[in-house]
Amino acid sequence: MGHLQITPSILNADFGKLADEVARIPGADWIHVDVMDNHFVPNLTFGPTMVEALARSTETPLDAHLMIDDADRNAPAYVEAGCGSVTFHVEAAKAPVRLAREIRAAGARASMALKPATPIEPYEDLLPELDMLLIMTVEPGFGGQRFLDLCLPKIRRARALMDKHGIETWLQVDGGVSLDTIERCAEAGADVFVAGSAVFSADDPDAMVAALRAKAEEAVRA
Ligand SMILES: O=C(CO)[C@@H](O)[C@H](O)COP(=O)(O)O
Ligand SMILES: [Fe+2]
Repeated sequence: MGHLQITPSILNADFGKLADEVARIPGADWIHVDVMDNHFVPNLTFGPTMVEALARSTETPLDAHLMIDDADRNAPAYVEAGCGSVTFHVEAAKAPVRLAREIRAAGARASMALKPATPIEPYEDLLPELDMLLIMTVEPGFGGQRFLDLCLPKIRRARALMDKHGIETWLQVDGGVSLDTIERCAEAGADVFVAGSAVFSADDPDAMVAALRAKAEEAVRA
């Protein structure tokens, strides 16, 4: 496993001053941008034009999490918009291998997400095509939801499959990650942690990023 990374989600930040919000978390490894289309999930956020403006406003790379239908057609626009990593949902992709290759060829890290009820096993052979696998630990759509412990065995199984294939694919968790839950995720084998409300509801968001990182590192060392 590489070093542990913290990628705060701006879903719970103030959308009226996103550039300022992102400037409050210089310790973040990535900025996680949740793109929602009101079809794949019952919530609507922003599209490539806004993501492109955000990418121009910060030195921190953007980690796009696309919760949108027809990922095959829509995902490449987020590489164009300047995202360093683009995650599509396997439930929304018709040809995930072709799409992952397209994202990589366009110059971004390719990542695939699984909803809580989507198993990892059918996708074992796809793992070498991916730079990162995202295992959702809430139903996608909203920030501030309760962490689903039932996803932990899937994180363990995914890590075991990556070890079996000897690949360096990052394993991201997203949803309900906080000081109370991050250790469980790290112990199970996650190495990239999305945290939205935990970071942006903190008085000092950058201190929370550091605290989350310390907890995860402690769990891995133990
Ligand atoms: O993708 C999503 C929700 O669909 C996440 O990125 C959330 O925005 C994370 O927020 P918290 O659960 O950490 O509050
Ligand atoms: Fe997300």
